[in-house]
Amino acid sequence: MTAHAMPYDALLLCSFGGPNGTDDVLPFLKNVTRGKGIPEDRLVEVGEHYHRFDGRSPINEQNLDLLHALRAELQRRGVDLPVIWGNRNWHPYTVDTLRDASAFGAKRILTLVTSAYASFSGSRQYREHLAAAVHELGESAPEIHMLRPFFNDPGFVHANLDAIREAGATLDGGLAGAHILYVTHSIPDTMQEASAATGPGYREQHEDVRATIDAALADDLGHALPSSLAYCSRSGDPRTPWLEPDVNDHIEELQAQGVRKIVIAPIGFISDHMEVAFDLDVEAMETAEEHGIAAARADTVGVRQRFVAGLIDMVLERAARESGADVAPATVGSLAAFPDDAPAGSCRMRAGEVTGIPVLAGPHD
Ligand SMILES: CC1=C(CCC(=O)O)c2cc3nc(cc4[nH]c(cc5[nH]c(cc1n2)c(C)c5CCC(=O)O)c(CCC(=O)O)c4C)C(CCC(=O)O)=C3C
Ligand SMILES: [Fe+2]
Repeated sequence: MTAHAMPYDALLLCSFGGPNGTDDVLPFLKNVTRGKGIPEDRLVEVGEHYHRFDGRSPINEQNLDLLHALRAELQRRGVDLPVIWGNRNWHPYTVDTLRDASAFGAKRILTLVTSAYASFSGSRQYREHLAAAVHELGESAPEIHMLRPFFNDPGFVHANLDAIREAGATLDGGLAGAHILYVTHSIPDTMQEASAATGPGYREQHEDVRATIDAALADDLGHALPSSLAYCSRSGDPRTPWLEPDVNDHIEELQAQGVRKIVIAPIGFISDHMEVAFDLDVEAMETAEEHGIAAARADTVGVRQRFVAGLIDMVLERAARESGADVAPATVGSLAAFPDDAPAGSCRMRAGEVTGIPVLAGPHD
């Protein structure tokens, strides 16, 4: 017998998008940075990161892999729910995907965005984007719901933990004596403050994941390993404060403290897209080498079975709640699950400033 994920007709995987070749790079970067005040020389620099890879971001293939893995997991469980894909900044654009879904009769769609942590960039901006798509489609637009941020989903955290264990095993002597360097995307301090307006902020969400993984590793080894959280990929005006320390500066500091072995754990990202492929695998690995530190980069969660299964658990759990069942969200760590619907007062870009741009109800920023 086939099961359904009532009341949903489809699951939309909604991501950032990335260029597929040289000619795409500039128009893609223009899409991303429209109205953001990012200096021209930063754009040229980031363009070069893409050109190093023939203008092709790995992100689109990674999203297709995830799309197929989500479909396979639903099929394995006998659940009939189409999975579709749309992006904010490059083809296939969300609005086109939603237009097609609507033409095929989809009335209510659950959206999974590919950012695990809640902030303006990872949550609110997707909600504005989805609201704009719904507005553009007018009468024919399906109703869109959003999944809560999944940073403290057991599948996501355990998949990161497994990846760190595996990376540790490649180091001489294993994890013993290593420092675990968790890394995520930096955001402006104002965005951090706004993320903390109605719940645990972006930094605190990462700190909770770090604490959960640290405790599991301490269990493995019989003693705790030192660890820290650092940030990569800052941009914007250099005078604007962003979350620190930068991963490269931090590696330098660790060397001064006598650290000789690290695992770089990119818990802020779900796949090896450009930030990971360039900012970590090229830059941070070079910094480590220059400072005589042995470094292993843990995999991003990608399509690990535990991660994909956790996402599908979340989808089915949400569908059950929407259908009136009393199902509690599953989490690990000390923070509660974020609410399915955004609490009042959370829709802010900067602390204390409401942008006035329409957003969909959903996980708060
Ligand atoms: C928190 C966060 C995530 C979430 C983590 C996640 O979802 O994984 C994320 C994801 C991504 N960011 C990406 C690319 C870019 N982000 C930029 C700019 C910015 N990101 C920011 C933050 C974040 N970004 C911020 C505060 C800015 C400044 C401008 C603004 O306020 O929005 C720029 C402009 C140039 C530059 O300034 O670097 C680019 C090209 C790609 C695609 C990579 C690929 O192509 O493989 C992905 C997945
Ligand atoms: Fe970004």
